[in-house]
Amino acid sequence: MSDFDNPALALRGLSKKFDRTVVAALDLTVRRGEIYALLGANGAGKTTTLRMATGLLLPDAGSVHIFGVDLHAQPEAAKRPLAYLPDEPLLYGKLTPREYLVFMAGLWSIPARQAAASADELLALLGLAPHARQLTESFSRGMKQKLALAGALIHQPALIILDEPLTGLDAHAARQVKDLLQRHAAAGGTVVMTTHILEVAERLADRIGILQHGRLVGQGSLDQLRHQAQRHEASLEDVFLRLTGSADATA
Ligand SMILES: Nc1ncnc2c1ncn2[C@@H]1O[C@H](COP(=O)(O)OP(=O)(O)OP(=O)(O)O)[C@@H](O)[C@H]1O
Repeated sequence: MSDFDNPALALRGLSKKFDRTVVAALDLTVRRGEIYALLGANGAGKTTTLRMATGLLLPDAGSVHIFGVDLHAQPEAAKRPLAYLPDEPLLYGKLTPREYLVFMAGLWSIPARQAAASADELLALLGLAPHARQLTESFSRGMKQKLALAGALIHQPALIILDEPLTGLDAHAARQVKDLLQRHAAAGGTVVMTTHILEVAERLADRIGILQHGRLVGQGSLDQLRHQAQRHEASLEDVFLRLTGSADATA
């Protein structure tokens, strides 16, 4: 297999137990250039899966490969093309957004001039340019969330993994974030995200994985999921409810 054939993310037999099994021998493959949305009810194991996929949490068993590189055998090399946006990202309140982005770029050794240009472009795309001189401590939650996304994208990661990037954003901000993620994928980047917003998965994702009790109970395009659920005209909500059973089916 050549490097190019390796998927962006390959999880094999990934398992994690806390007081109960949260992720259960999960196999999941995300292809290069796709937007993959992971859905699941509260507690289904989405965040735990992402934390293991990014090396923040050690699995009890199983492997993670990022573009073919084993995350546990070669953590630095595996994480180089990766960015992770947690659901509650940390920012530096005493920096302006532009300073924050230039700082983040510096961590990736991006030359100063290129960093400044990328920072300005991202701030404009996310509607933050008018606030470029404000300290981020004065930002609203949504503005902070957008800035954190810009920080994750500043080094043009080949794979970006995002935990609930759209939760709490108003319609305008959500559109800016969706557009930016689509732009990233159109330029060849791979996007893996969790979301509770089914409309987001339906419109944005090339493939959707439905997680329940740490296992994939459905995966594919919306049409493929409809087929799996034997609901040919159904909405994603109907498919989700069908595949997860109704009792704990709030996404
Ligand atoms: N560090 C931890 N210690 C103990 N239990 C944990 C820990 N992290 C997660 N859990 C438990 O694992 C289960 C899955 O949590 P996880 O955050 O992965 O779910 P999720 O699908 O992301 O849920 P949500 O949609 O609510 O964010 C939950 O029952 C949670 O309480």
